[in-house]
Amino acid sequence: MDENKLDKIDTFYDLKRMNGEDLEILAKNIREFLIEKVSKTGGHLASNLGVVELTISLFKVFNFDEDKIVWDVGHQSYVHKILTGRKGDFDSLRKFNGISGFPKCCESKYDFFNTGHSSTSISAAVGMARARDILNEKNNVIAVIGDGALTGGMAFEALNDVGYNKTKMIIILNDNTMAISENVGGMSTYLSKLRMGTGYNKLRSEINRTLNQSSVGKNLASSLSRFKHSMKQLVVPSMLFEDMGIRYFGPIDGHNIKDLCEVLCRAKNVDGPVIIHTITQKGKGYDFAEKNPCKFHAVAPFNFESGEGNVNTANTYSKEFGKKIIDLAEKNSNIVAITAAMPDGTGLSSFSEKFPKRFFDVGIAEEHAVTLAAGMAKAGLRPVFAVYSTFLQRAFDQILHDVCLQNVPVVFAIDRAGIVGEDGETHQGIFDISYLNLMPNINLVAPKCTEEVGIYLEWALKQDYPVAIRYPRGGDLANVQIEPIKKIENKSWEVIKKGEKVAVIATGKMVQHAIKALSLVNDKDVNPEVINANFIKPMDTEKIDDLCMAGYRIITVEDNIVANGLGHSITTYINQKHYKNRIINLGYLEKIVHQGDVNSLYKMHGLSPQAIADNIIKLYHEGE
Ligand SMILES: Cc1ncc(C[n+]2csc(CCOP(=O)(O)OP(=O)(O)O)c2C)c(N)n1
Ligand SMILES: CC(=O)[C@@H](O)[C@H](O)COP(=O)(O)O
Ligand SMILES: [Mg+2]
Repeated sequence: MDENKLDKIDTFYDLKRMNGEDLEILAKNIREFLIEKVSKTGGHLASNLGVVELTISLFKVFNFDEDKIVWDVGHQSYVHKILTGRKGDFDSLRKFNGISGFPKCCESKYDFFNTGHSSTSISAAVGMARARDILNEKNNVIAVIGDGALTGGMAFEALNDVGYNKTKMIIILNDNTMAISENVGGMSTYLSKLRMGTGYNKLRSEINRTLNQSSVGKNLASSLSRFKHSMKQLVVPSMLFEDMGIRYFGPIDGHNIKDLCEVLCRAKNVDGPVIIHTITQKGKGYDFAEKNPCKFHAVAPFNFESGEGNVNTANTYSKEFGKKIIDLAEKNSNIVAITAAMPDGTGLSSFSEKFPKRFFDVGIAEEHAVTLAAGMAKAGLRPVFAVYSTFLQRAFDQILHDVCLQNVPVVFAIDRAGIVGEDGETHQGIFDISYLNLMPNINLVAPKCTEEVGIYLEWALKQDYPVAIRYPRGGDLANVQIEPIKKIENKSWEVIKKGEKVAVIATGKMVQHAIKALSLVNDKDVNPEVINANFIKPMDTEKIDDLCMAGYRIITVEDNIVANGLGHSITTYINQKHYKNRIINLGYLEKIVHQGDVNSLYKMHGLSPQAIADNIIKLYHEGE
């Protein structure tokens, strides 16, 4: 028995030759490797610890030189990465130019489909299965989806299609009763009833084993198996998946490699869609993560022995939002809060404890959350939907069709607006200004510092039209003197510092970058004006007129793509009014901003204080 099995594994080919106890040792080694590496880099630990045996079994049974697998969300694909030749790259996990925390086709031929946003795996896998059938190929296609991701509407749309059309594919439902927090919803309740059906499965195996010992018994067993379905219907409350046309296998212990391999082999031979319901434990094998899977869902680097990370006492935009919404809800009983499976990340956990009846976690269902909010607002409530910028993209049509066109006063608290860093391109919140700019009626505002979140929230909840408040991940820049706005009187932009010749118009946290840029140009004989575009929509066109007529050269700064962003709106306005002022738009020119730490990304994309300072100096002296 070799205790260092993982050292001998470079790809899954080595695993194919292993059996029984060796595979258990491999699982143990992979867990130790994951805990050690993620404690240094940070990342999605708990979900990966939960799928170690499942991933090993998949590689044992299938041949991924031909077969294809899609990992839903993809945050649990680390074991897959280890077994497909990327073990040596784990020191670079989620770093710039390093391996991604999600499947990436550009990284390995074994990553068949990029994921990051939830509930896409079944649709993508059905697509691959249909392509296989039309192209007369023979490979297996597998989607691995968590119980949390199964709450997303797209997953149901795909199940509806695959069951009806009888497409041959395997869906593995990895049920650990958790999304990031405790999983919610009717489907989650249904899955727990299925889990209780384990007793039924055990009973059935016992009966079969006993009866198969004699020939009379064998006949009885075969008759019994014909009644299997009806018997199961009696014991297990209902067979939703089977009734939809999808064969259901389970529940299976997702940490038992032997059972998993057996069921995967059976599923391989079914000529139609199969769902294998595996029960796993999130955080398995690392005591701290087992006890607190939510904390270890996505972690910053931590101490491997104590399970503790650096305690971050700094205020964040999310914390500030969480505090302020409670204050406001205490005064106004019509205020309700909605989250799509992100109560902790958005800062709503305390609200949920304080106002359980006014808090709605709808699961990973951003589209539903938006229309739900619209319905609530129409019927007299003041809903606030707190959501990450990147996930709100899901609900483009609901924002337009159900909220903006009808001018319904829903408040969107858009967290993680701007780059988020290590999660990379699927999670950067750099599109919301651009897509909300298109929409009628909605106002879009951005606090320039954490302290201002509450001021805009309070203001938003007084308006009779939709308002979106966008703010970034984390907190304020260190060592930047910033004076929070006192009150929002009208929608005019805030002049942070009067100056001449060059005006920097920044929005949100970029105002802090602009202020820092001032300290970098202090001794350069320049005196720029700095303006806070707190209202991205509507813009303060009077201020733009004043600046243009006074001959200012303008630099716009936003943590968003340039296309259809704040800078583009200002440029369009200037062109329409036939002003001839010089203008530079700073923002993301490429629409893919890769993973990395945020400060390096700001530098790389020209949004660091230094980059703003360089542009100020350039424009100041232009034409001299
Ligand atoms: C559209 C969308 N909304 C929200 C998220 C954030 N998110 C990432 S993982 C996750 C929970 C997923 O739970 P589950 O599928 O059960 O996987 P587990 O972590 O339990 O393995 C959520 C809400 C996301 N990735 N995509
Ligand atoms: C996989 C996923 O979508 C989430 O786990 C996300 O990575 C969380 O991001 P935060 O760490 O910013 O809350
Ligand atoms: Mg789960």
